[in-house]
This record gives sequence, C-alpha cells and structure tokens, in this order.
Amino acid sequence: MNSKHGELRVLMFPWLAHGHVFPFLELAKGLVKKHFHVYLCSTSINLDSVRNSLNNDNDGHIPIELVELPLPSLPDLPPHYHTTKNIPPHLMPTLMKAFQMSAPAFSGIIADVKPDLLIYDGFQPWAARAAAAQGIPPVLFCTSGSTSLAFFHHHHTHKSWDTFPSDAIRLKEHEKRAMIAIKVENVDDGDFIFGIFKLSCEIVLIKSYRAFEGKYMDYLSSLCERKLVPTGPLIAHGDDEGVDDQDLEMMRWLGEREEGSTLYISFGSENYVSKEQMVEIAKGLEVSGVNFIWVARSPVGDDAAVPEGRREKGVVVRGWAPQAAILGHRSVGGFMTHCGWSSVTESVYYGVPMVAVAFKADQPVNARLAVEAGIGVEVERGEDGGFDGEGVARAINEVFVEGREGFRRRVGELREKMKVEEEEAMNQVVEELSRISNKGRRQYTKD
Ligand SMILES: O=c1ccn([C@@H]2O[C@H](COP(=O)(O)OP(=O)(O)O[C@H]3O[C@H](CO)[C@@H](O)[C@H](O)[C@H]3O)[C@@H](O)[C@H]2O)c(=O)[nH]1
Repeated sequence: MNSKHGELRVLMFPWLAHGHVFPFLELAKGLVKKHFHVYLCSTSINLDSVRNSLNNDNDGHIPIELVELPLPSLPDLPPHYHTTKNIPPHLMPTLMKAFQMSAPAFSGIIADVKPDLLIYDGFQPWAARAAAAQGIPPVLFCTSGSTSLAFFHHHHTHKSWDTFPSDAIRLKEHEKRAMIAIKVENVDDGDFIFGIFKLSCEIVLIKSYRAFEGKYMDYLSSLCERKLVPTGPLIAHGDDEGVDDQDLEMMRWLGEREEGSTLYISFGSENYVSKEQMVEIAKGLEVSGVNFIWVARSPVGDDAAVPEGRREKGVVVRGWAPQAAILGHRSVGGFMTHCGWSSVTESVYYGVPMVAVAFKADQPVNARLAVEAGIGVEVERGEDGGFDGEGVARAINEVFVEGREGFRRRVGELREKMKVEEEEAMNQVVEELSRISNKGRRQYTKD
C-alpha cells in the first residue's frame, strides 16, 4: 500500500458472527484500497478465519492489522466458541455476556491504536461510548438490511408490527411471537437495538443498495435521524475455508448438471433446521425432482435425517460450503435460504431466485422483501411456523418451473442495478468517513 498524506486510521469492530465479521472485512479491504490504514479487532478464532481469507484473496496480500480482543474465560465457553459460527444455540447468551465483559479491554485497545474513527457494530453500544469518551468519532456499520432495521425501528417507536408503512412487509403471528429480543444482562433493549443509531456520529454505514431497498432506507433514515450511507453488497469472494476434496467433487458434480437445474440449500452460519424440518425438506426435494446441493450442518451432529442423496440428483455437504462459488455457478437455478442478509445479497449478486424459509430476527422481513421484489417465493407455513414437504415442493416448482422466466429476469435486472451502485458506493463511503473523521479538515488524497 502506498501510504498517502491524509491517510485515515480506522479501527473496525464487528460483532462475533461470521455474517458480521466478513462484511466488516470486505469494507476494510475497500478502505485499504482507498489508502485508509485499517485495524480489525475480534477474537482469536474469528481472526484465524480472517487471516485465511486474506491469504486466499485474489488481490494478494492486503495490509489490514488484526487486533485480538481477549474474552474473559467463562465456564462452558472455550475459545473455539468465541464466535457464533457453529456455537450451540444455548451458549449464545454466555458469548454475549463474555463479549460485554471485554469492554474494558476494548477501551485499552482504543487507547493503544488511537484511531481517527471507530466503525462499530450494533451489538456493542458500549464500544461506541468507549470511543466517544476518548474523543474518537464512532460510526455504526449495519450488516443487516435497511428494510428489517426500519421495520424494527418502527416497532420500537410506534409499538406496533402492523402499521409499518408497507403492506408487503408484515409479520405472521408465529413470527411476532418469536420476535423477542435477546435479553442480555445490563443491556436495555432500546439501547441495544435502537440507541446504537443515536450513538453514531452523523452518519450510519449500511450494507445495502438503493435499487433494492431505497424507500426503506429513506424511512430508516427519517426514524434514526442519521444520514444512511450504503456500502453496496460487500460480497466476500475469498470467504471459503479453503477448498477441500469434498468441494472439488461437488463442483465437478455441479459442472455436469444442466444450466439452472440445481437448488442450493443452506441456512447460514448460525441457524439450524430441526430433524423434522430436514425430513420435510427431503420430501419436497423428492416430489419436485430437482437437483440439489444441501449444506446440512448441525451443532450436535443430529443430521441423520438428511438423505445421502441419490448420486445423480443431489449432494449433501456436511460442513462449510463455498457458497459464493456455488451461487455463481451456471448450473444453480434457485437458493433455498433462511434469508440472512448476506445470503439474500449474494443471491441477487449472482442472479439466483430464492425459495425462502425464514426463521428468526431479520429473516422474515428479508423474505417479504424478496417476495415484494419478485425475486423469490416463501415456503408456506402453518400457524406455528411449521412446513411440510408438499409446501416445499410447491415453492421449488414455482421458482424452477411455473415462474422460472419471470424470476430469472427480475433478479437479473436487480443484479445489474446493484453492480452499477456498487461501483460508486465505496467512493461515497470514503468521502463521508473522511469528512467526519478527526482529520476531516485535511484534504483527502483520492486515487
Ligand atoms: O456453508 C456456508 C454457510 C454460509 N456461508 C457464508 O456465510 C454467510 C452467511 O451470512 P447470512 O446469510 O447473513 O447468514 P447468518 O450467518 O445466519 O447471519 C446472521 O447475521 C445476518 C446479518 O446480520 C442476519 O441477517 C442473519 O439473520 C443472522 O443469522 C454468507 O456470506 C455465506 O456465503 C458460506 O460461505 N458457507
């Protein structure tokens, strides 16, 4: 990197989830290319994944300084659970607690690094306060979409799920029941989810783009009284854990399938379907007859319900799949997803329509957004959120057969608009960060 006069020193601090660390890392890479000096702070296990990604990056070595956050040792929380990836769900509150307890250590890191800016995540309002206390402007970076954040913000302000100003975005009763914020000791919900915007200095960065979410972005901006600066999709190209023999075999298999014939099934880095749900998905695959690649991970190894896959019809991946490479493959024609925001973004980026099975948090809202945009369908759900094989087969059929051309055309159009916005987004992010940083008055040296 050519260090230039006016180089800004930015400390980036994501929540300990894969779906947060990697968008932060992609943003970090973009900033380094614009001659920022970037420090990325996380736990040792997350930094190991980041190091792998940096080593595998097509652009060669990227000089991001990795700073380790020491978590206090708590019973049940060995260092390999200092990340949400593969953590048993019952240990999530313990991880949140340990993370909060690391606040004093993080203050020490700020004092050592002395950055011009902190880019922090919504899970740690305490980090923004620690930066402000040391005179460092904190900037919130949201790795979730504008629509879900606007939806939750609206609920917080108006105490209603049903008055959100878009009929397309409504929660079902079972989803409302499930929308109970994670309770963490010493954290007020208002502070945890919404106060974070007010702690952010003038602007909020958001992993989004206007073509998909423009109207919801504007509404969120009005609710949180901050200027929203979209970063674009931030697709993590080097986000694979190294290609192994299983991956090579699967990609070879995929290469022998017809164009657009295969359904990719994955539910993100921290969500698991139950054994019963696996059985229903398997039935749906059987009825629809579609080719499939199914990433079936379980924290307790309870994935016996997953069919081994008839050799010529499907491949079951037990572990981590190279999602970007799969979605970018010409043989893939649909993505059965939980609608985590990165998965939705990648689906659009690679022009693949979605079969949505949302579970929690922002996912139901993201699923409604995909349906509103005409780039996905949702699997029908019962009163309790359950689904059956027939419903799964119907949804697959709609994407692969009945609505095939329309879905592919619309997601293709959105993809083109996203790419146009992507090119401009990083320039705008750089302008805004330069403006509000402690060195804001210095002339920023552009490429
Ligand atoms: O086998 C796998 C599984 C996942 N991924 C990648 O992991 C990321 C998963 O991100 P996302 O789709 O956002 O899902 P989660 O990991 O479940 O994300 C959490 O964080 C998101 C962003 O805040 C929220 O939208 C979700 O609800 C929340 O579960 C994506 O980049 C995938 O490409 C792989 O590469 N291989």
